[in-house]
Amino acid sequence: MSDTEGSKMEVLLCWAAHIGISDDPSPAPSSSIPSSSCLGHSLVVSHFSDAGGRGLAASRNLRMGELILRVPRAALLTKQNVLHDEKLASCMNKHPNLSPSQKLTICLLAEVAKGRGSWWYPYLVLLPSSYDTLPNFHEFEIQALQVEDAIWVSENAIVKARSDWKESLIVMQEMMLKSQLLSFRSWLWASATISSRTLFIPWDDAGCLCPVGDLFNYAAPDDKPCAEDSHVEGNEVKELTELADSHTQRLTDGGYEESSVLYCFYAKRNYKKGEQVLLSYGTYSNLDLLEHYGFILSTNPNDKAFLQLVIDVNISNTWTKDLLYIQPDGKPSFALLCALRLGATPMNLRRSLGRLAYAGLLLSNENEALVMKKLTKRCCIVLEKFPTTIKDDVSLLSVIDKILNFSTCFDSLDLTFCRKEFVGFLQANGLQGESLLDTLLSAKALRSLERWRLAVQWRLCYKKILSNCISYCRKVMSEMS
Ligand SMILES: C[S@@+](CC[C@H](N)C(=O)[O-])C[C@H]1O[C@@H](n2cnc3c(N)ncnc32)[C@H](O)[C@@H]1O
Repeated sequence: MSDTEGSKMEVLLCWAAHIGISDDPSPAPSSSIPSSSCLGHSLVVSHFSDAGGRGLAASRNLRMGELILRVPRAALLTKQNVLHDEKLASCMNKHPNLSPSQKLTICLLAEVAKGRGSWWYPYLVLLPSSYDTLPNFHEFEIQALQVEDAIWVSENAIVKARSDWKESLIVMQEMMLKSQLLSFRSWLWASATISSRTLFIPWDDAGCLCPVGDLFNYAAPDDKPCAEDSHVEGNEVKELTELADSHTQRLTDGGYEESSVLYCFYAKRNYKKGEQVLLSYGTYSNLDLLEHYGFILSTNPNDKAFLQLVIDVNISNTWTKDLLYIQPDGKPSFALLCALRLGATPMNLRRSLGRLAYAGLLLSNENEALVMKKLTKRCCIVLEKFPTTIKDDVSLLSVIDKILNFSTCFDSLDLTFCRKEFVGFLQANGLQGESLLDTLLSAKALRSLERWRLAVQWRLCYKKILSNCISYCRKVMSEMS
């Protein structure tokens, strides 16, 4: 964190303490004089270069189920709280047809427009200045995703952002926001803030922005929280189990609690002092994470690879498309396996074998072999059609990392395997030739490089799933022979 960001953070934490945000697990404040920071009892702001950058670390050993942060309802930046401003409310109320997230995006821009006059000013100045969510991707970065479905999702995200902005302009003009805040660029920033930082609240589908609570970085939800945590010993296991039971196995690690009018956050597992405390925002594939949050997880148990397969529509229509995918370990999803098994069954036997197939059972060794061969063939064809291989993508990521970390002289980079794509990057960023890389890249080009990196990282995960699927199918076939 730079010195300026550090001092802004001190101001935010002090402001937060004064308005009742606290990481003190005891219910009553320990003193009537508000502390100079809302953190320090359970959490501390820290930096995690490999998992989200700025985030929250445990300031002591934390136990699963412990209350670690509470934020009063009044501190939340919600549409309702912003529209206490009657002038803003009267403009907004004239346009009831806008979606909840359009309304919250407008509210955020209206607060930003107030500058120091905004009650949330200490919070607003610490919001990221740019985002890498899909609507912020440019054409070159979108094409770098290589997978048709992902390119389609990205293009749609941009079209949607633009139409949301156009529909919202009239309200923002009536609110007389500065012209800079009326631009599509500002809209993209504000809507990415909403998409990547809001938390669920029961009274508004758009959710809320939660000062300090939105500093938690993400971990994919895990079915088995921490019964087997290695640093738990002896009686602690029993105590922790009781504690977990008392919190009735929360499905989320944070939520708004009407009884106390507080947004409360709980430790999802045990944390050692200094460890990053993470929050499960939800169950997301890497494409979802990229679209809404601007990052991906290299190991994501909820990732999915969708593959275009020819399956009789009468069979595939039994399931919605989003159920027909390959899991990160290469196994087809339950629905995809059922559909493929039935698809490989002669028409006259489908009715009689249907029950077995829908129960997820193997129909016959011959049938299973047909399914595995079909899947393997399709994965091989798709992998071969990509302009780059898994190995190329791994090397490209390492080249991009070297450039991002300025840890190498560009002349020494071996670009033979990705020259065409590299030239595409230079052209997309108005750079004339590779020699230009010898000078420092502009901030704009560096941001494009970050997004290109994300696209390559995403397609690599996709290809690895297909490659795992080939290995899975071969294993099944060899076990049957
Ligand atoms: C709610 S904010 C979390 C705090 C954020 N790091 C900050 O500096 O304000 C969510 C954003 O943090 C980043 N992030 C969260 N979890 C991450 C993770 N596991 N890996 C990489 N980036 C992550 C993403 O940019 C995401 O959009």
